[in-house]
Amino acid sequence: MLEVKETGLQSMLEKAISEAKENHTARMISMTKKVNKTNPLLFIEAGKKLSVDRTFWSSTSENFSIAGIGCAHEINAKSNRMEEAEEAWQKLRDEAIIHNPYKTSGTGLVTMGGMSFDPLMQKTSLWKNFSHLSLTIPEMLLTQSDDNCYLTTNVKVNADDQAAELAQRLNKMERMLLNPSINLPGEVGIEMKQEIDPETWKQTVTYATDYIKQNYAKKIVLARKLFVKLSDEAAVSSVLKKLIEQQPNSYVFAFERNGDCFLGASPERLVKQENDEVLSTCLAGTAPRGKTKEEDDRIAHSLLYDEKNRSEHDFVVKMIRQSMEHYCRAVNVPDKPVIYPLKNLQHLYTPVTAVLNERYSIFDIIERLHPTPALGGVPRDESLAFIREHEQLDRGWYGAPVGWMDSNRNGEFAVAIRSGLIQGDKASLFAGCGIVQDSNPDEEYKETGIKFLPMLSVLGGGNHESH
Ligand SMILES: C=C(O[C@@H]1C=C(C(=O)O)C=C[C@H]1O)C(=O)O
Ligand SMILES: [Mg+2]
Repeated sequence: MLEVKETGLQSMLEKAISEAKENHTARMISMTKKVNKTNPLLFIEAGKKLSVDRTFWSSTSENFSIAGIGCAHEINAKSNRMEEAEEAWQKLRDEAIIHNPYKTSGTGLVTMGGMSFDPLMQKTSLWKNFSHLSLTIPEMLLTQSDDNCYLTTNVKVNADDQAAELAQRLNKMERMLLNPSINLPGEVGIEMKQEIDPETWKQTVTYATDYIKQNYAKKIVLARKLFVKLSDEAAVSSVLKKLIEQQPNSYVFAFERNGDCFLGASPERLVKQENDEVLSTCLAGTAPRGKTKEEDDRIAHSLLYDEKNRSEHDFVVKMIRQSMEHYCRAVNVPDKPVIYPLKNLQHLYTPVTAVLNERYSIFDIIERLHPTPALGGVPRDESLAFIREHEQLDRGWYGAPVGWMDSNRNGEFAVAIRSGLIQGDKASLFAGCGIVQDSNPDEEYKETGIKFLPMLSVLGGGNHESH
């Protein structure tokens, strides 16, 4: 990568155009500057006028967010998707001309995106706009980290581009996106909800427990879908605002593809990288929140000592530990979980810290970890085969890694749960649960019901149970 000191957009464009002419190839330029504090959701809303794809990521516990508008470049990969994506990202990074005087994570050349849960599953029309792996480099990127905001402009320059024209277009876009005189649109409501027939779904849970009792697998995660008809088109910016307000300790994300938007608030970190330090999270085992402090404590205490939930959790811990040891040193995993409280439910949680060995990357870790037994099962291949055969669902990007990375070895990916695909005035919400030997179909059905609540409540149906 070529780090440059110049700050003028037009002069950087001129330089890139003349290089593109010399080498007969397009050049990516990336330029970052500090801007006044700006509300990232207004930035997202302002981007709607441009009718381009928007992307959003926020870590609500860290006061950190990245909002992206448009696409300067897209990395798409199919069969060997992580390897292909890493190669494409490295090439792009190596050849880019970058001006970023800041060391802040998530500024500069950043790519954001996700992938499907299972690349071997045939896509249905529901997910037609989402490829098996898609990482984009947004054209305009607003990074907000504590009290600072940074704007990065990314643009791929061709030999026949005109620097002055391009600079004018980008400056105009920047002014429009940073214009604070717009409001977030109002709320929508839920008109109708429809789920996969509960009895059929519970029957699948019984198949899974039978399969486990016969020793073909130890844990299988089964999901279900709730279809929701909204009273109006949902505004992505307003839905994100509510998710941020209502779901602390979560990653709030949104990825638009051709008008469809996959968004959610996931509590589950897959991996975070800061230089060579990596973090992962084991999150599995679920109980509702109590209505009073006493009831809440009592539920938390029984969750911590509940054998069935502990076994769901321990499969995840064991697998993540082994996977991290493959690429990292100093892997540290506490020997017992703690409670991770969320608005609508609480989980068993074990954090994992490690140091990444030199020659590996966040791509290697994602590839090895996904799907963990929090979303797939144990053993991985047997549980995935069961899911493919029996789950009446196209998971699409649900349950898969979504996140971002920058060109300085920083990045974070979450497991896309507590999420839904919004298509105009329709939404498909997804929720799953870990089935182990002593799972009870009615209880698992209820557990998935609570997992719909974070999304239901931001779409205007939060006070009702999901049936
Ligand atoms: C599959 C989901 O969540 C996963 C399953 C859990 C469980 O069964 O206890 C808990 C957290 C996640 O690992 C989901 O929310 O859709
Ligand atoms: Mg569970």
